[in-house]
Amino acid sequence: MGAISAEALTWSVHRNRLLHGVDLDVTPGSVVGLLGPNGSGKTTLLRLLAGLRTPESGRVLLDGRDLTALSRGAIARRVAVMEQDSAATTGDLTVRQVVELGRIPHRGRFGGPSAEDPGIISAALSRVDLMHRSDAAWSTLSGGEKQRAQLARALAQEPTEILLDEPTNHLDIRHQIDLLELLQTLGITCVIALHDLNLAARYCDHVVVINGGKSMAAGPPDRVLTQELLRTVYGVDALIDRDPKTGTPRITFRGSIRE
Ligand SMILES: Nc1ncnc2c1ncn2[C@@H]1O[C@H](COP(=O)(O)OP(=O)(O)OP(=O)(O)O)[C@@H](O)[C@H]1O
Repeated sequence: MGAISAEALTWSVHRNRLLHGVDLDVTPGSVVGLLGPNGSGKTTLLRLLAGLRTPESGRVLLDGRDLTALSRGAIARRVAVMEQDSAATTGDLTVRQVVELGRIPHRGRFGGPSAEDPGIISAALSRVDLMHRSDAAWSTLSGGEKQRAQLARALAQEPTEILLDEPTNHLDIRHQIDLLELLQTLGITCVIALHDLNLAARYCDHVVVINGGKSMAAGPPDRVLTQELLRTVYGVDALIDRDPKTGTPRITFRGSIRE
């Protein structure tokens, strides 16, 4: 089971500080929601966690080892990333070929597919309900199907950590629920940037709220998602009660607050 954490991460662009000393403490195997308004720094944080950016200061630890000490290949065999709209880069490939890209980190320098690859790829396609589209050209997929195929590619990587940037934004409600339930059952560490606070409350074990590049609150959703926090961070008035069936917080938005 993967252990990923971050200590005092800062990152800037053109002297503009986008992250101000963010800590992230993730229980291995848990589903962690990264929440926060547009432009708060969620994608920036995910890129640092994935090793796609090097922190200006602070560090990301994978099983206690600094990410900067690990090779790109070693990270890719552990950590899968599902970025926002990364689907645009996959040209004329079929869906199956896109999912197969997830196997590359496990191949040797000159190695081709292993005997296990076809089964792993088929299992990943089935898990996201896309087996029937496996031979379709990538360009013919809908936005939501592309998103599910990108998840299948990440699963085919057989990661111990998976980082997802708004993985539900193109999905219909059933596939949103399916995706989050699937992540819960994987038993691997998942860090997900999410905008839907009710989905976060229902499916995340732990949430971290980022605002202006700072971590404002972290903990179980029922402790973190308070009326006061939603007012301060998002500028919305919300009623919070409990889902009678699951006991998780249920948020009803009543309007934005203009002060
Ligand atoms: N390469 C860059 N150059 C300049 N500014 C950047 C760069 N990358 C991010 N930013 C800025 O940093 C801030 C944080 O961006 P980031 O994409 O991390 O936010 P986010 O929380 O993921 O937002 P959203 O919810 O809208 O996806 C934004 O104000 C963004 O404009």
